[in-house]
Amino acid sequence: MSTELLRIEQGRLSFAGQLVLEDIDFTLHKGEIVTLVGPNGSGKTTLVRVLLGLLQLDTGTVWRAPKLRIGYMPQKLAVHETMPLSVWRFLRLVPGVSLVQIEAALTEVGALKVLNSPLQRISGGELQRVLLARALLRKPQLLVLDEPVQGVDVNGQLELYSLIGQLRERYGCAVLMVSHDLHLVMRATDRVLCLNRHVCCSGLPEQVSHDPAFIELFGTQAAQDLAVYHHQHDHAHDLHGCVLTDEQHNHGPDCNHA
Ligand SMILES: Nc1ncnc2c1ncn2[C@@H]1O[C@H](COP(=O)(O)OP(=O)(O)OP(=O)(O)O)[C@@H](O)[C@H]1O
Repeated sequence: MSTELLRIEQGRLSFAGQLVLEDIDFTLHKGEIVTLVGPNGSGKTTLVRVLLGLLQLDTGTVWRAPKLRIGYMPQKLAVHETMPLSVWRFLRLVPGVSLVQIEAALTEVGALKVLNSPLQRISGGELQRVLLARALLRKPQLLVLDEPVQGVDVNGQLELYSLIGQLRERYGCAVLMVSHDLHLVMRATDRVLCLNRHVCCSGLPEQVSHDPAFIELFGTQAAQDLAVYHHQHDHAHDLHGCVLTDEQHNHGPDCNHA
């Protein structure tokens, strides 16, 4: 049985004649955590929106596993200041959810106390947790998180990344996230995809940290941050970061070795 959830091949996209994505090849597998990194404007959010089917490629193909359930946590949420919307009313907008499920999801992300608060009045960190709860209410096979810890203080960031790892273990879902926090996020990721319009490099955090393309983009300090963390696995990866089910190494689209 295939473990593939998402695949993009030879993805290319322009906005008003400006090339934003080119030659994008990437496959996401069940249960893995992949982090997209890259400078501002390098196409990370655009790639996420393409993978979610919210934007169409100019050329290339996107494939999603049939009936794939995706929980998406966007980078921004635009709610008008004057709109009377409590957290629980906001979460009730997810089709078919009950109050009990909403309470359970908020408990899971540590934000039950804001259940009845106005959405516009909760703190940045609380809002991130509420958005994560909303993504979980979809019972996702894939969580897509666009800068999940923005506006969250450092302790809160550590907690959120750790929570994301726990959610993967508990639900067996894959996680695709965009992040600028190389220092923190690398503890929580299996594979890094470094994007700058095209895929500059990809692989395990340790491998990417030594890649000249990564060092050129982010500098040596970022490379050290990335290399610092070694997380524990109960499984092995191949050179692309894919989980190995046997001793065989299978060449993939990101392969740049013999
Ligand atoms: N709908 C759009 N119309 C025109 N240009 C767009 C549109 N969406 C994104 N862009 C441009 O595409 C480029 C990539 O944007 P994108 O938001 O994907 O970058 P990003 O890597 O997510 O950046 P950041 O790290 O700052 O969030 C940018 O130059 C942006 O201005």
